Amino acid sequence: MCASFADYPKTGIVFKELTPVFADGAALRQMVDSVVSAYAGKLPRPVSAEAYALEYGRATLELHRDDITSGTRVLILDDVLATGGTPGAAAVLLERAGAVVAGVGVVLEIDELPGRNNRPGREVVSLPHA
Ligand SMILES: O=P(O)(O)OC[C@H]1O[C@H](OP(=O)(O)OP(=O)(O)O)[C@H](O)[C@@H]1O
Ligand SMILES: Nc1ncnc2[nH]cnc12
Repeated sequence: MCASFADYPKTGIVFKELTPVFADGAALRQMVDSVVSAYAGKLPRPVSAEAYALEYGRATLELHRDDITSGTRVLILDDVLATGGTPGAAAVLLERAGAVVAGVGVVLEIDELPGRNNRPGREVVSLPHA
């Protein structure tokens, strides 16, 4: 899906460029797809569910049982990483469905909470820390 430019910026380099994917809604959707619902009871087809603890209570994530093709590599993205309960539950659901969780990416990581350590061995990438 990405564009390739031979010999850019130097001879012998094949430069891979993703901006055409970002400009094409259908192509972007194939790469970035939101399949896990945070709102229990909202998905219409049979689901797999995982309850988890948040800093301020409990919640449940749901995933359509047939949304994941076994072996699909998935990157879990969220806005905030706090206790790690949300990406942990997402990972449980995805792995139960046969996905391979490549890692977790968040915009903001709250350093005084143990989210990063919640699932040892999983790569976590964050932008700013608070
Ligand atoms: O690392 P954790 O302890 O799981 O916390 C992080 C989650 O908490 C917030 O969502 P929340 O469930 O409060 O609801 P929201 O999606 O409506 O923001 C936030 O958007 C993350 O998804
Ligand atoms: N302190 C916090 N701020 C934002 N989102 C959160 N999710 C869980 N704890 C949070």
